[in-house]
Amino acid sequence: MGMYIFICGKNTILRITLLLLFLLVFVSGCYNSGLDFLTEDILPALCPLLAETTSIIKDIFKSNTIEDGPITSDLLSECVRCGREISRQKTKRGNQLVNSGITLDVYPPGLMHFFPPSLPTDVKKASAASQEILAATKLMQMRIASSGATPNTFLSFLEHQVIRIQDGSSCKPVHITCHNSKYRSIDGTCNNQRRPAWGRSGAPFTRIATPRYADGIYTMPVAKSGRPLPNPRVLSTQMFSDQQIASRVFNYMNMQWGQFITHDLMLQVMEATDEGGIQCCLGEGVEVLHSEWQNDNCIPISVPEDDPFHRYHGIKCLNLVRSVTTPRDDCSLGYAEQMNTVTSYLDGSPIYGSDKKLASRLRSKSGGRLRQETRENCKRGFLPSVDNKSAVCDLRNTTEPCYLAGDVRINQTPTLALLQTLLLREHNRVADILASLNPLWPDEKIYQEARKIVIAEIQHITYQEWLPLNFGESYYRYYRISPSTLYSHDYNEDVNAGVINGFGAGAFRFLHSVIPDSIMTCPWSYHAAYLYKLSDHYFNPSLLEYSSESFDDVVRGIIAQPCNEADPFCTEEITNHLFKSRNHWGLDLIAMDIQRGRDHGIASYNDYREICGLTKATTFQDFSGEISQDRINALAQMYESVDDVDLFVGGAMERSVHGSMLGHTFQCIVAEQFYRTRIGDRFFYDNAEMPHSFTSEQLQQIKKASMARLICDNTDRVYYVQRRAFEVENSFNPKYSCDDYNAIPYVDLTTWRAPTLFDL
Ligand code: HEM
Ligand SMILES: [Ca+2]
Repeated sequence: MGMYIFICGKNTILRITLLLLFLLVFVSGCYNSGLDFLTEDILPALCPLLAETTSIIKDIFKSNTIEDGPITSDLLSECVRCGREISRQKTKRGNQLVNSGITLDVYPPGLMHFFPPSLPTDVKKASAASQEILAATKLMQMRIASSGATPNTFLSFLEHQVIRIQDGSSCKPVHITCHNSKYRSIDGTCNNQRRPAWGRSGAPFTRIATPRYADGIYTMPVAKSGRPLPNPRVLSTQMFSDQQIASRVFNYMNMQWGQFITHDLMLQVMEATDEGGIQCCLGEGVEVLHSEWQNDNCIPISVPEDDPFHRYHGIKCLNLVRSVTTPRDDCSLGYAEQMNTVTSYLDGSPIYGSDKKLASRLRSKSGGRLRQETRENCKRGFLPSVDNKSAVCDLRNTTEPCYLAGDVRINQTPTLALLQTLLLREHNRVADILASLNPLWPDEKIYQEARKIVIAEIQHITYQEWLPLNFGESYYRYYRISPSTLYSHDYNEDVNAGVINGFGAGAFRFLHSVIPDSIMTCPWSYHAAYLYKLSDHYFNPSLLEYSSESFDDVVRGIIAQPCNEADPFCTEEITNHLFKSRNHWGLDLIAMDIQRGRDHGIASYNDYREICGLTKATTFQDFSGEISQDRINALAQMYESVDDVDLFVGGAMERSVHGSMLGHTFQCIVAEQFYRTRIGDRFFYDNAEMPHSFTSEQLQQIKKASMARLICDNTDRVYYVQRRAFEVENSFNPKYSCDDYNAIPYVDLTTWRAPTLFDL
């Protein structure tokens, strides 16, 4: 027997058997993303032993070990076994939903490509293990709460007492053996020799604040009152409207470098089922799916009836899915941590890859070079093509380019692909020079040395050029960089260079506000400029290859074009048209930033104020030292309590501190991150007295690297660049000829000539 349900848009007809419907109704009442479903009613079915445990747990703090306290190993293993069962049921249900027709197929390619259709095996395994542990934590919390203690009692207990899961779980504690290598590993392991798992791809994001999950473990946060937090789409339209104010200083390349280093430091991925990507909306977004048909990982953004934009398109739901979580390295019980699927070190991972298999695919295996493709009438190479173009790009036909690089986001915008192409060319340029200086060096040696040089250049440009420009010269001292000395001695193996969750799912995303609405191109003659709307070019980098001149035209354009001011105004290209493809509407990046912060349990703005040395507010007026009156009023209108304000929203409202584009709270988080990224990296380029350190002659050369030189050396016909290439051209920052090595110094690699034949 079957039943038909009509889902609007794209002639989608869902055929769901009554049996399945029954199952969904039964199960979905139980399964919500936060495990709230674990009511006593269903426990007996899934976990008989646990449900029968009725002994009253009086004072868990009296126990020092699992064995001598009320948390017996029997209770633990039952929670683990049951948590595993629950996690399996969730997976099964997710697959069934997709098989019954709740898929992403209704979307145009741009939107579809954003939601992963599947997860790599290791990510999937870690996610499943982490879901088991979260369910086990929740079960134990419930057992303890049933004895009269508050849910927080157990969580504070966990802060003092580590409960590790040993048997019966799919989680295996991370053990990594290191071999002494002169070079960074591809996956970031063994950078820290005492804690080899720190900063690796697949590591959990780190935290500097206790998360604000509603249940302390994994459920989406709610307001202090218990009511829902303000709708992220409403916050986006009300507080981040489109009023483009062009920067008078920074150019588009400055924004582009920011996105590139973001991609180097982090990638959070959304959950998927074994059968395909997760759809949380009805049809193309006409409604939020009824909870009975929602995957447990759904966190769709609902759009109100009176939305200033979507009401004209009948859109009431923007799809969004929870990020993959991962167990702690020791498999201990506790709240959810999200997974960073790339290396946290600033190590060129978007160019080289974050896993060995991809890294190897990207190499040409000769002369230390990376694979590149040639194009007629272009001297320099282009990124290699991806195998299955239509699976990752939004092309009109397959003759259009779609690239492969070390990072999956490579085709997101043409300008991201452009910057990565410049860096690919830089690697091959350096490799060729090294090969000619050292004709006996094998491929591996040239690859590793060229990679080391390119990473050093990226670190130098980021720390000496980009960070001080954007966040103020006084921040030199925070990053512990001294422009006047050659080496530094700051490496500290107690510092974890892992990415702080509040940085990735909060502070650094504020720079989404600087994204301009278009990409400018500028021909060789400089006689004209053309503007291309960003939203017409998501997932399609062909703008770089319209003709053999195009690549250089875009370079000239984006170093001339200003980006937007860092302020709470954002272009509709990202708030209404993100990844829109052939549709008239798209996703909302700002609403997504807010929802993502909640998904990751990012502590509130008020908590971060306190961490960053400001007074914790008790009234909205207490924000007045950092936030202007009209913005305080707007916050007070949107939020019930000062403690409810999301980090992303509160931080964005702050006035910027002197010399920086950020307010006090974001500045503090960003400074802390870049401090850790530098101090916690054993291979940081200017570290002294390490077996792998550059010689002083080499380091002197590396320190000549600049954005301007990177452009000069890796374009065919860009002959003039302003010396400070992250800033627009003006009388204080005029263009210089690339041949003028005084104005735009050249990194001379002759000191890499090996002194003896034996130094291979
Ligand atoms: C055209 C330019 C850009 C576009 C289209 C874009 C788009 C996106 C998208 C779609 C996400 C994932 C959202 C989610 O699922 O939660 C994201 C994440 C992020 N973006 Fe951007 N972005 C751009 C530029 C930037 C810039 C300039 C910065 C900072 C300098 C930045 C910082 C971040 C950060 C920190 C994340 C979180 C990354 C992660 O953990 O995976 N983005 N961006
Ligand atoms: Ca990295």
